[in-house]
Amino acid sequence: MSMIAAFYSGKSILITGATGFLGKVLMEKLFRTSPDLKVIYILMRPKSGQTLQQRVFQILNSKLFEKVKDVCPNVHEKIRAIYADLNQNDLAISKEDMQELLSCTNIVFHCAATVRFDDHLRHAVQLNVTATQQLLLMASQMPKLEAFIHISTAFSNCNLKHIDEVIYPCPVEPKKIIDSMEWLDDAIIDEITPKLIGDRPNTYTYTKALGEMVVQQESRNLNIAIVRPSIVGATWQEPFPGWVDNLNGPSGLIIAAGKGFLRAIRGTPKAVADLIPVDTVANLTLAVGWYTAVNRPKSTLIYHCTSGNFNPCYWGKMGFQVLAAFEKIPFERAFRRPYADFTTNTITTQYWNAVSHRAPAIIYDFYLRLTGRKPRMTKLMNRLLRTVSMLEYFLNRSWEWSTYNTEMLMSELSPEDQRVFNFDVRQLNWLEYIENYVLGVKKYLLKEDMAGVPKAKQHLKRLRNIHYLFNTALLLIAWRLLIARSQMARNVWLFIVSFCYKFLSYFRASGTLKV
Ligand SMILES: CCCCCCCCCCCCCCCCCCCCCCCC(=O)SCCNC(=O)CCNC(=O)[C@H](O)C(C)(C)COP(=O)(O)OP(=O)(O)OC[C@H]1O[C@@H](n2cnc3c(N)ncnc32)[C@H](O)[C@@H]1OP(=O)(O)O
Ligand SMILES: NC(=O)C1=CN([C@@H]2O[C@H](COP(=O)(O)OP(=O)(O)OC[C@H]3O[C@@H](n4cnc5c(N)ncnc54)[C@H](OP(=O)(O)O)[C@@H]3O)[C@@H](O)[C@H]2O)C=CC1
Repeated sequence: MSMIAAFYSGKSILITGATGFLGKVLMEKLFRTSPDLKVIYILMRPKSGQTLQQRVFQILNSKLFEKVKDVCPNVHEKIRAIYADLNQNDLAISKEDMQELLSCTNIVFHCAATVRFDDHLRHAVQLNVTATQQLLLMASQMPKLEAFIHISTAFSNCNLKHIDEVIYPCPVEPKKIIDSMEWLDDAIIDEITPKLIGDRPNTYTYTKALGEMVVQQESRNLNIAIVRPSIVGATWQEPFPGWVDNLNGPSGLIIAAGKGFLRAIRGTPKAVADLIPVDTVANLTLAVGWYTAVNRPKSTLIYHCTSGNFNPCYWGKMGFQVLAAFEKIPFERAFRRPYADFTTNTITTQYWNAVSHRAPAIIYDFYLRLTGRKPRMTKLMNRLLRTVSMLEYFLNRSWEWSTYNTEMLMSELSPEDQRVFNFDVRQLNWLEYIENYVLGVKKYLLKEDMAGVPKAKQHLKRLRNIHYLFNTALLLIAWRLLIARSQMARNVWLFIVSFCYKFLSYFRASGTLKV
């Protein structure tokens, strides 16, 4: 019997960010392994014209939750959607809901965040710092609370090379930052943002670091732990391999490469690609919840959920495996044949951006205009290049994360728990994982069927022939121009022609002699 699964039975659990990538997988696993849990409160907001109930309905009816319905047929009765907006200072939770949350909650998993790299500092602070502070305040008023688990990121201290399982202070106190966001106007915030984030690459990593400081400062006598995942990718094993539902991290780039838009990317092939499957993060988080509640460690423990020091994969190898997967699992209606390479310096990157990204987009838009359609490729390409430029920071560096607490936790689990809540990435086979990832991207993001693979392969063959034809035509035109302008080229051309002529004459003559 799994001790962790038994621990969550009968519990009232509060999850923020349950509609997000990690939140959904966490909730799915909880229901599947502890169907007897009492209730999961999810703090959520209406979105895209959908009410809370419609959003919950959509999640429960998704492929991800198929297995849950077998083990926990009354799952819909065990989810209590509570209106909350983390953008509001008081989280906008109604009095009655707040009362229920405060009096019933046993465990909190705080996953909600803005994960956009380019978010305005004011919004990022509100979501990743102030909302965390508010939740901690709520937690401090929960008499039945056994553990509060805060999800941060392994990159919150990406300005360091070696990162321990400790909280590193930022120069300016989070309280001062929160206060200043209230009275500074946007223009001034824009001006001071680069100074505040310092040597971090974006507002996301900076505000996640501030969020950790808030956790440390506001922990009072709470039983808190922090989980720091690296780059969260598709599921490895559970509930099935390859599930993914957003474009963050590698997923968007896999699409861009598979559709033939992305042909070169500034990245260091030998840098560690610290990807971690989302189900591994969910398993570790649930194990941390159990351990924190049962053992009540004296201080706030931080758990790195990373792959690099257990089972490193490198960007070069990963890129190669992604490209190999496209051979078996091509995407439909590709713009160009999938081929991409890592470039290591800015000049070659600019060259490839011009030749392999912008030029084909311009040519295609010209073709669209000629055929009376609206040009769109240049705009799309510019957006892609902007996205890529924001991810480059993470493709050109390696980090070392110490994992003492994570290893300690692994050793504390029973063999059954190590199996059911597996977070041992040493067992992960990258080749298999990447292939399932690409397949998952095709199925769940692009909504493409495997039945379309033969047609997709045919389309790629056509693109290859167009590519050869185009290159041959280009070569001939270039040569013709060169001959027209340079005596030397003309001499070379004459030499080649006369050499070929002599060669042919020789064969014709020797052929005649033989006869
Ligand atoms: C032999 C060698 C071969 C080489 C082969 C190469 C193969 C390629 C595959 C290899 C994989 C490489 C993967 C590298 C990934 C590195 C990721 C590093 C991430 C570090 C994470 C730190 C960990 C965390 O804690 S953060 C969580 C992760 N967060 C994110 O990833 C957020 C990133 N996204 C953003 O911040 C924004 O979306 C932004 C700024 C990128 C774009 O904002 P913008 O306002 O311009 O647009 P959006 O409205 O958001 O979207 C516009 C458009 O772009 C699509 N899109 C969004 N995100 C991505 C993305 N990550 N990749 C690609 N496309 C994306 C979005 O859907 C929109 O499309 P529309 O069609 O216009 O709707
Ligand atoms: N993805 C990754 O690569 C990594 C993620 N992490 C961390 O993991 C956690 C989960 O990330 P992930 O699942 O990928 O992120 P997602 O963007 O998929 O999910 C974010 C969640 O936060 C919720 N949220 C955002 N704004 C608000 C708001 N104003 N009010 C209420 N809820 C809100 C979203 O709700 P809604 O659906 O309404 O928008 C969503 O449920 C985050 O803390 C992130 O920092 C750490 C490392 C890597």
